[in-house]
Amino acid sequence: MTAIEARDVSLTFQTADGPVHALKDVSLTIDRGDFVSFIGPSGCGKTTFLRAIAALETPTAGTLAVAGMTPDQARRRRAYGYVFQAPGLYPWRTIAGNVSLPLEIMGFSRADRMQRIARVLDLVDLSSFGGKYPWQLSGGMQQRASIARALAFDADILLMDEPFGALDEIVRDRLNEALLDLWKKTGKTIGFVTHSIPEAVYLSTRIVVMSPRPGRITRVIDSPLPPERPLEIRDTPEFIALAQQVREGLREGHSYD
Ligand SMILES: Nc1ncnc2c1ncn2[C@@H]1O[C@H](COP(=O)(O)OP(=O)(O)OP(=O)(O)O)[C@@H](O)[C@H]1O
Repeated sequence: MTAIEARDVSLTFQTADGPVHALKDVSLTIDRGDFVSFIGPSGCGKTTFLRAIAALETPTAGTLAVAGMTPDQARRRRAYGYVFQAPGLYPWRTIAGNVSLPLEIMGFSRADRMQRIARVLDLVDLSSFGGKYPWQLSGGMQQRASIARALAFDADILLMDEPFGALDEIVRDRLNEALLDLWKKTGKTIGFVTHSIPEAVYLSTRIVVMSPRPGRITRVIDSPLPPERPLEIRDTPEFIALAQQVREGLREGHSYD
């Protein structure tokens, strides 16, 4: 079953300095349950592609289907959760209150909200922090809370734009493990933007390598790694070979510059 389908998607921004071809003829099929990472140098269109899937940008050409709908329909039906680079939690609401917000907007009953909040806070290991305010939590915990907020209404698709980019490596390792665990438990389809080769290789079932000017896909690499991935997998020959393939893909893209 297909979760996301992009066919010849192009997106050009008109700017004062002329057109910027953020995406050019991007075609990609993401199956349900896939964990797909987008990697590439700054400006290759990773964020633009994710935003187009989420109906936050409109392609200039081509078609996009999200859960069998147009991105706009998928947005209105809340077919995906979106996690931004910064946690973006409201400081005047508790963690539970922040997670509750989309549910309130969507009109869930109080009892249903309470149940969902408890479930997702448990999934991201923040059960005892629901009553705290964002500023009482570390950066990593805040990012976990923002993931809980995106999971609260239980969409099948989770779109994540470099959610761990601002965190130190130790915290990032822990969150990568937690995210992989969550993905296995929930079976969600995940689209994940990153700059980090090890992060992409560790997390993904497929790695999409992109390159800039114009933004396009240069390689799609299927991971041969098993779903069980202790952090030590990063020292195995299979992991290192896969990272090498991604690095080559990135280099290939650059040769067009
Ligand atoms: N709203 C906008 N208006 C004009 N140009 C834009 C806009 N958004 C993005 N761009 C341009 O489109 C190109 C792709 O940007 P995008 O943010 O998608 O890249 P990216 O791969 O996510 O980069 P990064 O890794 O730095 O976040 C860049 O050249 C960027 O300057």
